Amino acid sequence: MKEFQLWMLMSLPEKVLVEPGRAAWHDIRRVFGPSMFLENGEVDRVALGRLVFSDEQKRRQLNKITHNRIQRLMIWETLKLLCQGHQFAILDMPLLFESGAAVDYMEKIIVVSCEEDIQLSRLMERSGQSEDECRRRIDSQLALSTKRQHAHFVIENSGSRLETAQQVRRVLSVLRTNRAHWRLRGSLLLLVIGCVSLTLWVMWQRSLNHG
Ligand SMILES: CC(C)(COP(=O)(O)OP(=O)(O)OC[C@H]1O[C@@H](n2cnc3c(N)ncnc32)[C@H](O)[C@@H]1O)[C@@H](O)C(=O)NCCC(=O)NCCS
Ligand SMILES: Nc1ncnc2c1ncn2[C@@H]1O[C@H](COP(=O)(O)OP(=O)(O)OP(=O)(O)O)[C@@H](O)[C@H]1O
Repeated sequence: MKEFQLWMLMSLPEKVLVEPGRAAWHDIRRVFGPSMFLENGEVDRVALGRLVFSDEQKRRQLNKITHNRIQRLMIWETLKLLCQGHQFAILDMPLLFESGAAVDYMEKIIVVSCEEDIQLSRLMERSGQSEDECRRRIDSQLALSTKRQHAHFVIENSGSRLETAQQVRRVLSVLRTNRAHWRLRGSLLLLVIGCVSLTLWVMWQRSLNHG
């Protein structure tokens, strides 16, 4: 779905975070050991995935290392998009509900959903992993039926890609009528004016004292 790439910039942060040399990379190496790394220094996602989706304690440790960093990076990336003049950004956050804190800051929540057996078979096909492993990964997240209840929009993706694309287009056309970004821009402007005024006031006071 190349035509939607502009709005889907945000699925990248987690991959960026675990790049060799990053703070999260060092923490993962310290906590999980060198056996979770490939020869080229990258995180072995298959091995780490196997480990964390079969051991809840380990998954919590990984979440502790990554989640706050992912959220900080997403806030930063979103602000950058706002400054570049974009009306909205769509953040790809599979664990939005599970990690909790970010939910209240979302203007709208879109859940892409499909029937459970389709979800399982697509995951098995994509990952090449066994049914058991895929079930464990799915079970480590909230059920789609629960997520759907908390969504402003549900995109039903059990059918063809074309049908999904049509729904995405409909959601985008509704989002384009949303004016919430002006509120955010207004708050940012006030913040900048406040900072500049404070700096000028401090400089003025200093010059009076020195004079
Ligand atoms: C566990 C890792 C190594 C697995 O890598 P892999 O390439 O196999 O999967 P990928 O990153 O593409 O994620 C695929 C899906 O797995 C599920 N998933 C990933 N991490 C988690 C997690 N910590 N808890 C529950 N489900 C998860 C999500 O549905 C996600 O969309 C990787 O996902 C990772 O580093 N996760 C920690 C960061 C994180 O929590 N990411 C989730 C996005 S906020
Ligand atoms: N409508 C569709 N028809 C056929 N295959 C699809 C459809 N939608 C998704 N898929 C396939 O299902 C797999 C999972 O899709 P995708 O990676 O987009 O989902 P996701 O929710 O982002 O997954 P995850 O959160 O696990 O990364 C991919 O292999 C993708 O090609």
